[in-house]
Amino acid sequence: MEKKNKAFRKPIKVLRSFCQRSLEIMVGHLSLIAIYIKAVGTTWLKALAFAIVTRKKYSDLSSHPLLSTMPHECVPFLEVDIVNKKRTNQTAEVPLLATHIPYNSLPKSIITGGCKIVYIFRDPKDAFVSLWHFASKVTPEDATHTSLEEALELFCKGVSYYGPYWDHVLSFWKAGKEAPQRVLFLVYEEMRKDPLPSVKNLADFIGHPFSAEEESEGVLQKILDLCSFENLSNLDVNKKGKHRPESAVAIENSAYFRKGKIGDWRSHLTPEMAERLDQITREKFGGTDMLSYVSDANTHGN
Ligand SMILES: Nc1ncnc2c1ncn2[C@@H]1O[C@H](COP(=O)(O)OS(=O)(=O)O)[C@@H](OP(=O)(O)O)[C@H]1O
Repeated sequence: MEKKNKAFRKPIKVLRSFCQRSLEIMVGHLSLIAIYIKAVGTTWLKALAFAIVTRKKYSDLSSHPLLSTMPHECVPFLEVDIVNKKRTNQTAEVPLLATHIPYNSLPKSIITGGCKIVYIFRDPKDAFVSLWHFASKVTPEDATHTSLEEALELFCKGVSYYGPYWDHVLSFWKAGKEAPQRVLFLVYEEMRKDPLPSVKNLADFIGHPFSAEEESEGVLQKILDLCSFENLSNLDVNKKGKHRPESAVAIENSAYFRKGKIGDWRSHLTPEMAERLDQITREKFGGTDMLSYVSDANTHGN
């Protein structure tokens, strides 16, 4: 028996190293869009990255896939779509994947294999409010709905699928500071105010820079318009369609497009609730440049 095991060991070792090598070759040309669970601008970032890398193929914007396919169908999630083997050939044509996994738990090959990582961050108050609306919308009618107060309690305690929001953000922020050539850190609020510089930066970072000719022909601006909240949220596919329609947890596409507004938390959170979130933000993000993007976090408290 022992002899037999030994005979098998060598081919298994060769196979394992072959798989590891193939994965590394694959991740070398991949860009990974990394996000917390929800509510930070993933749908927008997926649309932009997809439109950037496929712009030569879909130069005729009148028949662009984003007009008839919701962005989450264009860029699969590693731990949902790829693990379920629904889109294994996606990476050859569109070298983009998305993930919710925190930086320190990413597969080693992603960290060491030359994969570019793009992270998007949003003010925790708006992220929380957006997340709560999304969760309320996708909770079945007959299930118990979580109140805003209960949800805040859980969010502040870090009780969520991929861990506390602040720690998730910090893991990628630190990685970006250590290796800016590998991790790009985007800010939803900055992009909402003026998307052009961030989107140009995104295209450079993922290896699909806009040429001067493309810029003068307005290609970048056309992509911004195509992926804008106003355009995407008004498309039939995003008003009436469903995401993963074949699955038991099919979600209305409209749930991914609510207001897209900076500071909408002011209409939902009491000053005490906002201060509770800001206090954690100050504790966790103190000494980082992220604090400057969080409205009021610097002005409340001490
Ligand atoms: N194109 C575009 N531009 C700007 N903002 C957009 C866009 N698409 C979606 N949104 C807003 O992003 C919020 C949803 O975040 P996510 O896309 O990360 O959610 S999800 O993970 O896909 O569920 C959610 O924010 P709130 O409106 O504040 O809830 C969406 O409205």
